[in-house]
Amino acid sequence: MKIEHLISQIHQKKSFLCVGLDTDLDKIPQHLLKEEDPIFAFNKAIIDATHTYCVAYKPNIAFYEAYGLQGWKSLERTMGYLNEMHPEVFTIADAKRGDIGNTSTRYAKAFFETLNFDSITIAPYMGRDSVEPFLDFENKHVILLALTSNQGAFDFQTKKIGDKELYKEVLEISKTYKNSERLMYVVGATKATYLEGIRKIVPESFLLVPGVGAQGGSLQEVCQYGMTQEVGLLVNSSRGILYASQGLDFADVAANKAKAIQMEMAIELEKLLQKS
Ligand SMILES: O=c1ccn([C@@H]2O[C@H](COP(=O)(O)O)[C@@H](O)[C@H]2O)c(=O)[nH]1
Repeated sequence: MKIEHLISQIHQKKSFLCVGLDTDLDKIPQHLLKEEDPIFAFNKAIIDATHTYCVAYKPNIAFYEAYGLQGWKSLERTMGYLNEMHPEVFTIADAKRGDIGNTSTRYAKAFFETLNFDSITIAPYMGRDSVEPFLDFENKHVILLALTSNQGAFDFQTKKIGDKELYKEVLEISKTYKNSERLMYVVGATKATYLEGIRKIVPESFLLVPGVGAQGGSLQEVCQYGMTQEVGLLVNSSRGILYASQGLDFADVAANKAKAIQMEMAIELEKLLQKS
C-alpha cells in the first residue's frame, strides 16, 4: 500500500487505530471453540465489528505460530479475508524478523508475497544487510523496532554508545539504508515523552505505537509528542479491544472499545486541522 493511501484512510475514518489480532484460544469466547477454525471465526467477527473504526490490523505472528500448521492456516485465512473484504486497511505482520541477507529475503517473500502483508516489524540488531532485503519491495513497509514499550527496553535501547542512545543510532543509521523511505518505526506508548526527541531525528516517518490500553500508555501524550502534519502515527491496541468481553457479545463490546478510541483520535485529528 502507498503511504498516501494510508493517510487518506486516516482522514476518511478519522482514526489512526491499529487493532492487534493477538488471538489466544485461552481467551476467546468458549462458544467459538466448537467452530472448525476458532481463530479465524474470532478474527472475522472482530474485523467485521471494528473495521469502520480502524485503519490497520496487526496480527502478532507468535499467536498463530503457537498453534502450528493450524495457526498458520488461520493466519492465511485472516489475511485472505482482509485482502478480499477490506483491501483499504493497512496490514502489519508483527513478526520481529531479521537475519543474514539471503534469509531475510525469504522472510520478506513469506510475509510480503505469500501472505500479502503491507508491512512487517523487524529487529534492527543484525544491521543494514539484514534490513535492506525487506526494503526491496515496492509499496511494502518495514517497521523497525526503535524504542519498545516493555521495561526491558532500558537494558539496551536507551544505553549510550559514545554520546548517543542506541535507539537514536537505530533511527539515524537506518535513514541511510537503501529505500529508507519505506521505513517506519516502533515506539512504545509507554515511552511517549521520548517521542519529542525521536521526532527531531525522524520528523516525518510513520510510527507504530503499541502500549495503550493493557500496557497503560496514554493516547493524548503520544499525540502531543509524536503527531506530525501528516499524522504519522498508528496506535495499536490488542487485548484492550479483543478481550473486553468473553461472552456472546464479544464483537459488539470490541466494537464499542474501538469506537471509543476512534472518537478520542477524531478529537486529536481535529486539533491538528485547527493548527494547520
Ligand atoms: O514495543 C512493542 C512492540 C510490539 N508490541 C506488540 O504489540 C501488541 C500490544 O498488545 P496489547 O495487548 O495492546 O498490550 C502485542 O502484540 C505486542 O507483542 C508491544 O506491545 N510493544
